[in-house]
Amino acid sequence: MADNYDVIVIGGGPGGYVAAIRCAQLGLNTACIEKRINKQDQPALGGTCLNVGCIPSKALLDSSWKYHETQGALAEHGVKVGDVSLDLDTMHKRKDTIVKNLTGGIAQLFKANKVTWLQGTGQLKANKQVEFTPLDGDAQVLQAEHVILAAGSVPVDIPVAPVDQKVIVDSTGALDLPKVPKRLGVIGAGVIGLELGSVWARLGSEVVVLEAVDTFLPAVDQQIAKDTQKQLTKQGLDIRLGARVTGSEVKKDKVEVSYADGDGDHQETFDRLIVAVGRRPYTEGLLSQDAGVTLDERHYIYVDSQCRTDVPGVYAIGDLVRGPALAHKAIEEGVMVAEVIMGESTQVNYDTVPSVIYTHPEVAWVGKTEEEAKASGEAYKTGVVPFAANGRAMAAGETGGMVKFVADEKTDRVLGMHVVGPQASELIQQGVVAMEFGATIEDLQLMVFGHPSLSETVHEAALAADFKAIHVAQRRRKK
Ligand SMILES: NC(=O)c1ccc[n+]([C@@H]2O[C@H](COP(=O)([O-])OP(=O)(O)OC[C@H]3O[C@@H](n4cnc5c(N)ncnc54)[C@H](O)[C@@H]3O)[C@@H](O)[C@H]2O)c1
Repeated sequence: MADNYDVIVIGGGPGGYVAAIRCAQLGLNTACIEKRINKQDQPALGGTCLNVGCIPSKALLDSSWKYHETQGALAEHGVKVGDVSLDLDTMHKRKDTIVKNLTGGIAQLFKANKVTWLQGTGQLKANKQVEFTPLDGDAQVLQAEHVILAAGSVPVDIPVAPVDQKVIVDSTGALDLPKVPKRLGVIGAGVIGLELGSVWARLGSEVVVLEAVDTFLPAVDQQIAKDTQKQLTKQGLDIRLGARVTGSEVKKDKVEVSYADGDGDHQETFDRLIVAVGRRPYTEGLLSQDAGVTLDERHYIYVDSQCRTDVPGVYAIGDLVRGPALAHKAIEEGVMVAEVIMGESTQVNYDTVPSVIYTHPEVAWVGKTEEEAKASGEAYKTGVVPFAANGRAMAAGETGGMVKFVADEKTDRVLGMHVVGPQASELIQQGVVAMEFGATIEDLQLMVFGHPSLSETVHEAALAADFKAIHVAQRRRKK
C-alpha cells in the first residue's frame, strides 16, 4: 500500500520549500522530495538559489566589492590602507559557510513545521502518484491528494561552447574558480554574465563579455540600460554587443573562442570562459509518460494564473512555468498554491514582480519601461532624477545612476519604476508598494521622505514627472 500525503512537493528550492512550509502551516500532511547533494557530499535543501545561485553569487559580489574598494576607492575618503592582497580561499570559504548556514536553516524549518524531507528523486505518475527513489534505496510509490512540481531550471548548454567545469564553466563552476583568471571570457550579457563577470573583474581578471544581441539589456528601460552599460564599461568590463559565439576550442589550459559580429569573424583566447546564455525548465525525469501534464511550445509546464496544470490536483511553480525565472516569483507562487489547495482566495500580482541585477551600481525595475509605455499608444509621462543631485549619495561617493518613473499621463498612476544606482535592490521596493496600492505620482509627491536619504531621489523623480523637482533644473517638454 502506497504511503499517503496530503501534499507532495517535488523540489526543495525557494518555490518548493516555501510551498511545503506554507502547506504544513495550513495543517496539511506534507512531504518535500529533494535530491541535491552539495559540495560537502551532504543532501541539501534550498535549490539552485541557495546552493549555487543567488546566495553564493551575492556573497562573492559583496566580498569582491570590498576588495575593489579597499584597493582604491577608500583613498578618497581619507582612508589609507597598506598593501592589499587577495585570499581567494578565505573568500570561497566564507561564501560556503553562508550557504551551509542558510540551507541548514531550511532543514530546521522543515523539522519545526513537521514537513517530511524525502531525500531522493521524485517522478510524477498518473492519478497523483509519485515514484520516489531514495538517494540510497529502492523506488517506492507514494500517493498524494495534491502534488506541487517545483523542480526549477538548469543552465542552457550551447554546442559551440561545451561546459567542462574546468576551462569552460557555467554559473555553478564560475562560483568556485580556484584562482583569478588573467583573461576571462563571458558568453551572454544577461543577469548572470554581468554579475559573475563583475565579481572576477573586481578580483583582477580582464573580462570580455560577448553578447549576441545588438541591444544591451533589451528588457530594461533603455535610458537605464545605456547608463548601466556606461558605468560597467568604465569599471573595465569589455562588453561586445552583436557578438555571436560560433565556436571554441580548449587548448591546454586555455580556450580559443571564435565569434562573429558586424565587422566579420574574430578570435579571442581566454584562461577561462563562463557560459551564461539563459536557463531552461528542468523537466528531465520529472514526468512519467502517463503523468498527463502538458508542456507549452517552449517546454515550460503549462499552468493557469493560479499554477494549476492540466491535471486536477497537480500544480507547477517557479522556473518550471511561464514568467520570469526569479526566486521571489517562485516563492509567491508556492504560497499561492498552498492557499489555493486550502480553498482560499489568493493570487500573485505578476505586474509588480521586481527584477534586480546585482552589479555595482545595482539595476532594478518594476512595471512598464518607457519603450513599453510608448508602444501601448497611451499618453504617458516620465520623471528622471540622477543620484548626483542627492546629498546622501554624494556623502557615500555613490553618485552614478538615476531613478526614473513612468506614469499614465491621464490617470497619473505609476506604471513603472526603474533604478540604476546605489541600493537599487532596496529602493525598488518603494515602486512595488506604490504599484501594488495603485498609487499615483501625486501620492508619491505628497509623501514625506527622510533627509538625507537615497530615497529622496525616488521622491524627486516623482516630482520631476510634473516638472516640480527642486534639486535639478528641469526644462518643460514642448506639448
Ligand atoms: N539577480 C537575479 O535576479 C538573477 C541572477 C542570476 C540569474 N537570474 C535568472 O536566471 C536566468 C538565467 O540568467 P542568464 O544571465 O543566463 O540568462 P539571460 O537570458 O538573462 O541572458 C543570456 C544572454 O545570453 C545571450 N546569448 C545567448 N546565446 C549567445 C551566444 N551564442 N553568443 C553570445 N550571446 C548569447 C542572450 O542574447 C542573452 O542576452 C534569467 O532568467 C535570470 O532572470 C536572476
